[in-house]
Amino acid sequence: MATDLQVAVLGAGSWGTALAAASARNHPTMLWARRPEQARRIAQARENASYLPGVALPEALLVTSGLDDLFEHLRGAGRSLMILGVPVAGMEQACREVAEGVQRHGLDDLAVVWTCKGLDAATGRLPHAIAQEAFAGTGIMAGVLSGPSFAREVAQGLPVALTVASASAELRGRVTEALHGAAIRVYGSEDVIGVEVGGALKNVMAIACGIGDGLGMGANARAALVTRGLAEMTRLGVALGAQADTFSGLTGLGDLILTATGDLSRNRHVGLEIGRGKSLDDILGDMTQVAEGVRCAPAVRDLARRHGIEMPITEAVCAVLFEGVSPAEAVSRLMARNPKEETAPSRPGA
Ligand SMILES: NC(=O)C1=CN([C@@H]2O[C@H](COP(=O)(O)OP(=O)(O)OC[C@H]3O[C@@H](n4cnc5c(N)ncnc54)[C@H](O)[C@@H]3O)[C@@H](O)[C@H]2O)C=CC1
Ligand SMILES: O=C(CO)COP(=O)(O)O
Repeated sequence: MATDLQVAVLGAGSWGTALAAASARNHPTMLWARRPEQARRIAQARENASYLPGVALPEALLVTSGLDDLFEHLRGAGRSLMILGVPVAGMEQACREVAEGVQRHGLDDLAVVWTCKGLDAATGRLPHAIAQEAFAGTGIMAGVLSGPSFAREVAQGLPVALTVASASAELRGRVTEALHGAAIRVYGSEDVIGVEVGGALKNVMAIACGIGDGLGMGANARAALVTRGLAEMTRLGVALGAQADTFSGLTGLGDLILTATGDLSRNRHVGLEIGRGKSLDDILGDMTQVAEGVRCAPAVRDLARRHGIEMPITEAVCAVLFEGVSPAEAVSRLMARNPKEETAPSRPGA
């Protein structure tokens, strides 16, 4: 392999594994799984049977459960890239482990990109704020990778377009070099906040669309939820410092369309089952993979309230998931809202 870029992927769930497989086709790549048994099984079978059953992983992909192996893999590389494949709940711990590993192994030029789509459930912080705190003083370059991308399709080599956002052009270049190729297009952006808000909120909107479809509300209702959902995403994003244009791109509208309408979506699945009358506990109990929108919805609602931003669809999703409001009642409440101009500002006094 004629490359001086070496790649490490922390987290062997469906997305971490899919990205590791894509990177391993062009660059020396090591995937870290938390459980030794899981790492052994992936390495032997060349398949991640728990998360991506039936998808063959490249022979060149290295697999470990030793965090130090991951840093040793990167040490001595001309340029190095770490991809975090953990959900937002694991972001703080992962960033701390990376910061400690960088110091322990004397890495001085690491780029780290996270892929989680959500907000910290307790504080409402976006992932970049979690990373900023953990990476302070380490010299690590940081950024986010997002966009409409079901892991299974990417792992199968089907075409996809992603966006990497970072203030660091060097990081954007490394991520592009690691993944851009025959089946993956990588676009760059400097709007970290916009990309993160889009990724987090599209999951909440996908739950809403799933609920609507589960209730049999029809295609008109789905289109209305996608469009008004995008308006909510954009309003909150702009209030937090994002560029409005980002929300009509891959990480906004693109990912919203995919997740709200694609049957591979875990968030849409949660909504569908709720709409069909199943309880949230039963739905989550049957799932082995994360549906980020569930924990994210109340954090988004609280953040929006703090900023005085109206987010009726998010409020409705929270009411159905956590306040015992029936899906039908939540729809009635949404429909009973006062008429307004489509592009009217939704912040008191704005
Ligand atoms: N699966 C997909 O199609 C895509 C997922 N994403 C995002 O990537 C992130 C990861 O998602 P998936 O790989 O799909 O999830 P997953 O449920 O398939 O796997 C999550 C992985 O993280 C580990 N993990 C779970 N909780 C953790 C915690 N608290 N601390 C540390 N590690 C933990 C699990 O052991 C597992 O290896 C999510 O934020 C998701 O929204 C982004 C794009 C596509
Ligand atoms: O983020 C995703 C697609 O871009 C995956 O969506 P789900 O988490 O709903 O499966």
